[in-house]
Amino acid sequence: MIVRTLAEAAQTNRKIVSPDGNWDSTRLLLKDDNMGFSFHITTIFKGADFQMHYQNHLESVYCMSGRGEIVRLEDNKVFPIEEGTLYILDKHDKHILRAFEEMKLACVFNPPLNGKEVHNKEGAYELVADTI
Ligand SMILES: CC(=O)NCC[C@H](N)C(=O)O
Repeated sequence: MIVRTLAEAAQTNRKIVSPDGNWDSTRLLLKDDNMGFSFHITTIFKGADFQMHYQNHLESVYCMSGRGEIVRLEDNKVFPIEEGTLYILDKHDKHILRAFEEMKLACVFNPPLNGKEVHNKEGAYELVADTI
């Protein structure tokens, strides 16, 4: 069994602050925990408006607080996000995420992240060889 707290993990290198200023994320569960997925608590800062495209990962995102929207770029459909909303990128959907208020999100990635990833220019994470 593994037990961790967000408060403790956020004091370690599990917390990543995105260089683009849009988000930070504490990766509570990572590839080297051998669970087959990773689990993160992510803050999207108020006013963030950015594109992502996880070509190499599937992601589910549950909104715990805050308010924003997601645009599915395949058809430009807009979905509001508020407390209680889950969005699931089951088709590696290219999307824009906007935060009208700071949003706290719980995110699951498959395959799991190794912990160091930040978005490339496509808004994706590379699949990298194990380094940790
Ligand atoms: C919702 C989303 O994907 N935000 C970007 C950060 C990501 N959740 C991460 O933890 O790396």
